[in-house]
Amino acid sequence: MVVVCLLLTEFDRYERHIYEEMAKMPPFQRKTLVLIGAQGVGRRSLKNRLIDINPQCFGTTVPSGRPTSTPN
Ligand SMILES: Nc1ncnc2c1ncn2[C@@H]1O[C@H](COP(=O)(O)OP(=O)(O)OP(=O)(O)O)[C@@H](O)[C@H]1O
Repeated sequence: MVVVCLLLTEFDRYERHIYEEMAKMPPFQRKTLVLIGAQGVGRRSLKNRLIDINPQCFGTTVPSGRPTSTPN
């Protein structure tokens, strides 16, 4: 019983780090393109290239809770 209590205490200490709060979002108006690949394979370069050549068609996500970036 003591072991179980100790384990639960340890679990409680880390509980807030094992999940991320989710919220229901309205449907996206645009189609979503997901770029998947190993680290350093060139996802960011491809994403930036797509946005550069056709900004009307491609955009990127803005992390929630952070201020929007201003154009350079
Ligand atoms: N088509 C390509 N040919 C050669 N090198 C490339 C190509 N695309 C990207 N690179 C180079 O590969 C490196 C990693 O590119 P990039 O940062 O776009 O990859 P990433 O998958 O987004 O990486 P990370 O996972 O670190 O964010 C950069 O130095 C970039 O210049």
